[in-house]
Amino acid sequence: MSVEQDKRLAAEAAVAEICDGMIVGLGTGSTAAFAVAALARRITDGLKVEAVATSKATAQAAIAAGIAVRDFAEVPSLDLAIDGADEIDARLWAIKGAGGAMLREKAVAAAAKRFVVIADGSKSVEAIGAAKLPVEVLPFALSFVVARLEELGAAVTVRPDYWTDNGNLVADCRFAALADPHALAGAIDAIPGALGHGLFLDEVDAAYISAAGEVTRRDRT
Ligand SMILES: O=C(CO)[C@H](O)[C@H](O)COP(=O)(O)O
Repeated sequence: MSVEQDKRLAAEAAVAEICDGMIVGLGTGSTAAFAVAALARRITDGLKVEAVATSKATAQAAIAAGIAVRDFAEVPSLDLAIDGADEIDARLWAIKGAGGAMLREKAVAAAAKRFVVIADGSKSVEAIGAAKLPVEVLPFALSFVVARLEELGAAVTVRPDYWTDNGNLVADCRFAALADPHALAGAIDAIPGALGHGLFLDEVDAAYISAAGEVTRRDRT
């Protein structure tokens, strides 16, 4: 069983939660792409839903697959959102944003009554923190924000030649250890010009993780 097959199985398990009439948030990345494909198949079979996309790439893929995509600016709440992650642990704390969509992803996750992460087994970790933590940065404030992130203990790399769908930069942060992720999230949230980050600590309601072809569901307790 390949990693790609595990991504597909996790995505299909989450897409099975979708019911007629729902508005569904669609994540970004290679695992989320399997959810888009699985949802498109269910729509072909008669499911009636609308979607909101967390990136231009996902919107394009969803529309091409025949999914009705609404502008999130006009949608105050969603029934369910499904997205990938770079790391997820047993507490359902996750790091997201390797694909650079974490700001939109967090807004869509927050708007959803239920937020479900889908991942292959390689993303499942004992404790989050080994993955780089991406921070979306207002270009105007780049030097200031990078200096503040360094004060918080990060080794920072600004993604070269990369802009988010919102026209901003991404600072990838490596921390020696994430001793207190909630405190770190609060400290980054408090930096003017740091517009969003990939720490998802309270958002995830459940995760479907597929390893060697076996899908496990983790629920927030
Ligand atoms: O947060 C994300 C994009 O901003 C992705 O969901 C995350 O990077 C996982 O991507 P993939 O499924 O391709 O490994």
